[in-house]
Order: sequence, then C-alpha cells, then structure tokens
Amino acid sequence: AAENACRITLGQVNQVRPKLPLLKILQAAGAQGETFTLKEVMHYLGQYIMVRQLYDKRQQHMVYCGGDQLGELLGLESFSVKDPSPVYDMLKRNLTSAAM
Ligand SMILES: C[C@@H](c1ccc(Cl)cc1)n1cnc(-c2ccccc2)c1-c1c(C(=O)NCCN2CCN(C3CCCCC3)CC2)[nH]c2cc(Cl)ccc12
Repeated sequence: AAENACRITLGQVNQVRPKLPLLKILQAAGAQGETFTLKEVMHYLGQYIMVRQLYDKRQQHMVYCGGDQLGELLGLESFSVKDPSPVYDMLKRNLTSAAM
C-alpha cells in the first residue's frame, strides 16, 4: 500500500553514495555495499584512520594523512579531529545522494 511504499523510500532517503576514491577507502575499513548513511561513512573513516594508524599516538586528536589516499581526498597533510570542517568539505565533493 502507499504507506508501505512511503516507509521503504524513507528508509532510503538518508543514504549517500560515495564516489569511487572515497568508496575504496571505506571498503578498506570493512564497508560493504555502495550506499551508506552519513553516520556509517564517518564510522568507516574513523576505522580507516585507526587501522592505517594515521593518528598520532601521543596527540590522538591529530591525524597525519599526507601520503595516504585519505590525504589525497582531503588535500591535506594533517588535520585535527577537533576541526571537522575539512572532512565535511571533502564529503560534499565525494558523496552524492542515493535517493534517486
Ligand atoms: C568525534 C569523532 C569525529 C567524527 C568525525 C569527524 Cl570529521 C571528526 C571527529 N572522532 C573523535 N575521534 C575520532 C578519531 C580519532 C583518532 C582516530 C580515529 C578516530 C573520531 C572519528 C570518527 C569516529 O567514528 N569516532 C568514534 C569514536 N572514536 C573516538 C576516538 N577513538 C580512538 C582515538 C585514538 C586512539 C584510539 C581510539 C576511536 C573511536 N570518525 C572519524 C572520521 C574522520 Cl575523517 C576523522 C575522525 C573521526
């Protein structure tokens, strides 16, 4: 019925589709599939940083991503997790809505 159709699409409405370079990074962190919620994208990016040991062991809010694909995407050598704006800018460039 109409309300069921509506519920199915609502389930999809907050999905995003990463462009290929970002998708490869998420898959390296264990992501399956091609569409995700923003929360899932952030989770897998965090996992990627941990698995690749890109964060500073002493100053754990600092991420050194120069020389890594993540740094290529961000256009940065390093950033602090305390200032998420570069990450959001990168996501704007590398996520498309999966709703269509
Ligand atoms: C608030 C959140 C955040 C989320 C988004 C942004 Cl744009 C900034 C900040 N955050 C706070 N610290 C981190 C973090 C720090 C070092 C290494 C890995 C993650 C994160 C990030 C998460 C995450 O999903 N975080 C879950 C809890 N984290 C606590 C920190 N924990 C580690 C800290 C280093 C030592 C080992 C534990 C891992 C779980 N996802 C991210 C993705 C990116 Cl592109 C950058 C950072 C993070």
